[in-house]
Amino acid sequence: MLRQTLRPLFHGEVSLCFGSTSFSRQCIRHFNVKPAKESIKPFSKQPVKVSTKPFTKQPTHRVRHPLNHKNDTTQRSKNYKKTNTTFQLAPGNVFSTFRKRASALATIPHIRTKVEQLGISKEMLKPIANGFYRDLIAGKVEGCDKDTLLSVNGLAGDRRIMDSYLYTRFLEYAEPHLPKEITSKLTSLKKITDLRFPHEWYPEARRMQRKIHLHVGPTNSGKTYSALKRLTEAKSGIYCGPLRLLAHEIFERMNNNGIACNLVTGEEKRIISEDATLTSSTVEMVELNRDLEVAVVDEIQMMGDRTRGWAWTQALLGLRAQEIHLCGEESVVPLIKQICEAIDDEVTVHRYKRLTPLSISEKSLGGNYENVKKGDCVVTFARKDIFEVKRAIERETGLRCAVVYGALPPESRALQAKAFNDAASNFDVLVASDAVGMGLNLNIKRIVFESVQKYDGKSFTFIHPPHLKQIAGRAGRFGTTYAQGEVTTFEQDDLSYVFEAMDTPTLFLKTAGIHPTLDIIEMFSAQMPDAPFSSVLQTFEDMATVSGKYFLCNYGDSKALAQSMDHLDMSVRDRYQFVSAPTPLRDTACLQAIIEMATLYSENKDIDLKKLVKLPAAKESVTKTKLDQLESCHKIIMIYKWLSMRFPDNFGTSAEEAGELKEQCELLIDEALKKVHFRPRMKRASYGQHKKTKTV
Ligand SMILES: Nc1ncnc2c1ncn2[C@@H]1O[C@H](COP(=O)(O)OP(=O)(O)OP(=O)(O)O)[C@@H](O)[C@H]1O
Repeated sequence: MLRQTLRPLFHGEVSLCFGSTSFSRQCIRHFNVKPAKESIKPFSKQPVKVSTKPFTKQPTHRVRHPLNHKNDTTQRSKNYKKTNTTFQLAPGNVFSTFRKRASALATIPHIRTKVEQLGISKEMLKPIANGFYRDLIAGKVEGCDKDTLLSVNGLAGDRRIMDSYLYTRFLEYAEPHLPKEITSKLTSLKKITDLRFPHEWYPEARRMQRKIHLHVGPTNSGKTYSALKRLTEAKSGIYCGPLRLLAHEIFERMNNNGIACNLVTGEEKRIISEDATLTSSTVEMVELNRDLEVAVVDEIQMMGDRTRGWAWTQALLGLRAQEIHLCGEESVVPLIKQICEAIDDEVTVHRYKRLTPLSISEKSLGGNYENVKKGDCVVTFARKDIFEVKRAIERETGLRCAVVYGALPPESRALQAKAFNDAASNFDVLVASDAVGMGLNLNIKRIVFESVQKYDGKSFTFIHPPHLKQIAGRAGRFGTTYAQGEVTTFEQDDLSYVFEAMDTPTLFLKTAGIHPTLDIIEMFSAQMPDAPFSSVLQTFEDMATVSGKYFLCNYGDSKALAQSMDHLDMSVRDRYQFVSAPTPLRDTACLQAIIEMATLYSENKDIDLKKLVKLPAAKESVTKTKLDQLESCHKIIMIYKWLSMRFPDNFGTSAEEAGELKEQCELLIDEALKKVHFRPRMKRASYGQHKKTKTV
């Protein structure tokens, strides 16, 4: 039963393939968990006034998207058995909603706009849309019969996905009814958006007979170690990692071992020597125009990532290396084999076993922070909870906590990790978000899941088993203080989920992400000269055809960013760079900063980092708001550095000055983390009180 309820959450892969009937069955997988009542957690042992009323729905998480201004209010549930229901329409409703959307097709504003941008006028649209609806009801439109619609993943949950699917089917239907100039335009757009053969984008790599070594195994099994060992022996080579932090680590490790290694990340280039044998880079910056002896691509399973997957696929298909060592999870083996078979590259799979034992404890912390011990890493998935948990642990146990979370700059994360690892420091416990799962070597004895749910931007969903395994695997890392690791949960209720997830068989990745190249986007855009760039990206997504092994990475944030820059005067090439900059759109300060940078650039003015970033002065007591500001400042500095690598003429602040400001900001963040004065958001009752209230 439990396995059955969890099954929908276990699929990691996403496919977005519109525009071709044969691929119409593959769409975005879209899973939600229904909002449920909030649980009250034991942050305090002191008496807290508890209402005797039954629980009422209370928003715990309100996210305001800076661009679409949609509020999303969702709650977290502690009881996954009750709430692990996917948000889907009943089959009958899917079909009737779909029919309703089809009947109103000619009046849906965003569809009308898109159609007009292709040259189909309102007058032309109406009769064709009417015919489309009539034939759809009669079951004559390909891909729109009831059985097909019900089998398309994602159509049951999201109206935008339905519209997108409908729009693509409509264009196919409309073609014979359109004037010749529009059909020939559609034909050329379709040609450009035909992404079915991404391996053909790299002819130089195809001319080589490459050997692919696939190193797979659980975390802490030594797979990266083996691949890197081979890299150190190579006369020329590259390391491609998922994080700036990892690229830096390999860069330093190689140079410390006397092997000249350059560093290339999106934000910086450190050329130790033009003759350096090795390069350490982030995977998006992979070098594809040089012949190499060895390439190492880390965390290859990220080729299934919805937004960044394309970078791993590009590295796999495009690297001109005699030997490519891919490190990752067992889940990628069949897909890599299929892709490599198609391009005639030889694959050897090397399997690894965990180097140290890892056990799941039968006992949780019983909802009591007093049971936290030195060497524990308490994992909570919401950043807002991190400081609450830290405070509760410090108060209940007297132990000191370091913190690691995604919004912290990698440099600050590394400093916190260092403090936690250092036996001489007075940090005993680590409180972390899932950012702890990758890139840090930590002396963790036990992983404690404070929660097993994560907010995904829409609702709270249960952590996917592979993700949970990766985090759990951080305990008892080989070569650290603790020779064996342990995993448990804060609440007893969550423990069974951990057992289930750790026991989940490998879920194989079915598709790898791809992205069109900038040249393809430029060509496509030239066909739609009057359309704003955000619409160009949307139409591209709507029309793209990919083959069964691939999916089109999602342009979500880029489209939103493009929309806020549509009014600026810039070439497509420049625009594409601006919308590709790593900008966290939820951070309003970052969003404002990049729009300001783009505006100044479009006016051909100089862009001065010191005018964009004003670091707050260090103070005795630091509020969480101040910490947020510092984190935003750091992100803006990184966006600036990223753009200045691409537009050195307009981004006048030198790399050294930007680097100094970045370091100052990191120091302030480090200080702030020590002093942060945190006021709890709301009173929480103890676990016992929570249970008592439930029975009233
Ligand atoms: N043969 C070895 N000799 C010495 N140290 C090793 C050996 N194999 C692995 N290690 C060390 O063990 C730790 C884990 O190895 P590694 O990072 O290669 O594991 P992994 O399987 O890639 O894990 P993850 O996916 O978690 O990064 C590293 O600190 C690594 O240096």
